[in-house]
Amino acid sequence: MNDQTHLIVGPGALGRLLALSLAEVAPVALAGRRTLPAIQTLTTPDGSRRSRRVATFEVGRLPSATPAFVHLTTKAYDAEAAYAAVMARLAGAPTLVLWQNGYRVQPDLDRRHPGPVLCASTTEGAWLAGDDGVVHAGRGVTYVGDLANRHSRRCLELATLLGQAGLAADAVEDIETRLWHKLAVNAAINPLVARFRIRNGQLRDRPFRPMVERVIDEVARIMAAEGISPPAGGWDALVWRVVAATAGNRASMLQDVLAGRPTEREAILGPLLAAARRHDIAAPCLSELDDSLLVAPSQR
Ligand SMILES: NC(=O)C1=CN([C@@H]2O[C@H](COP(=O)(O)OP(=O)(O)OC[C@H]3O[C@@H](n4cnc5c(N)ncnc54)[C@H](OP(=O)(O)O)[C@@H]3O)[C@@H](O)[C@H]2O)C=CC1
Ligand SMILES: CC(C)(CO)C(=O)C(=O)O
Repeated sequence: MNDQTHLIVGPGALGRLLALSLAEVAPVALAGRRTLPAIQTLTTPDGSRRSRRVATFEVGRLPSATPAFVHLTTKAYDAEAAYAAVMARLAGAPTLVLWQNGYRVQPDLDRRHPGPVLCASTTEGAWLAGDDGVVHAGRGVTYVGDLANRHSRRCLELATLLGQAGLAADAVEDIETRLWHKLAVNAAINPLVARFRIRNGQLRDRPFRPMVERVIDEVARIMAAEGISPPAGGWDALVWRVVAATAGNRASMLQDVLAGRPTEREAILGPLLAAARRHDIAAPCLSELDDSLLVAPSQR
């Protein structure tokens, strides 16, 4: 590892997609809670397979050299612990890139990290194929920005590198708005499909459609109170466009529930419910969905 390295912490679906893509254009190291095979295989969206050797570490055994970038690619609920473990090992203050969905990790780590903090919001789709592989299921776009627009050059540098690595990316000056827009989509889709164990496209049918519409109403009121500008065409159009584009998907939260894993409930519904409380806005649908996700997997 050296001062050019991209250290990726959280060797899951997104982390391995990032590692195997970036490894084509930059030095990369991958760090997790356990050792993974050094030879990793990426299956591309057109079905071709590409294997390559990647430097893999356990976080607790990382060398102390400061990498150029630390990409945090854990789930939101693991991000704090992973950040603390990694920073306990590294000297210096690398650029930190937060890839989590939701809006919980970003403001907290932006305050705490001594170096630049960038946020990435991506619509790439990836899933794991065992300990030594990842499937790049669908191409998307990644937006890179920092919350106070103090690191525009660093954002541009990263977006350019991601583009060279085959992952379409843009540096943007409104990353906070984009994160909230994605959060709105996730709040309207994920908890409902997880609760009723349906594919995204079924939300267009009864009895689910009116439920989505009620969630969108609550989200729109909360966003307006928070001063988050609506997407062009409005919240409804954004949500239904994503539902149509991902109709056959089992959303990430449904996959988590089916596998008995924790969900990203707190990172997605948490900021909305906190904002609703701050502005004294009733949010009965979001609260009920949040409660339904709190129930232990065996009781669902
Ligand atoms: N997958 C996708 O297509 C997309 C994902 N995202 C977002 O990206 C984030 C990551 O998602 P995804 O890759 O799917 O999640 P995964 O569950 O596949 O990967 C998370 C990884 O983080 C590791 N991890 C957890 N805690 C630590 C720790 N303390 N130190 C090091 N590694 C740790 C896990 O290791 P272990 O194996 O030990 O549990 C796992 O390998 C989420 O916020 C998700 O919403 C956004 C867009 C698309
Ligand atoms: C957009 C959506 C809902 C696609 O399934 C997603 O981001 C997820 O599954 O978390």
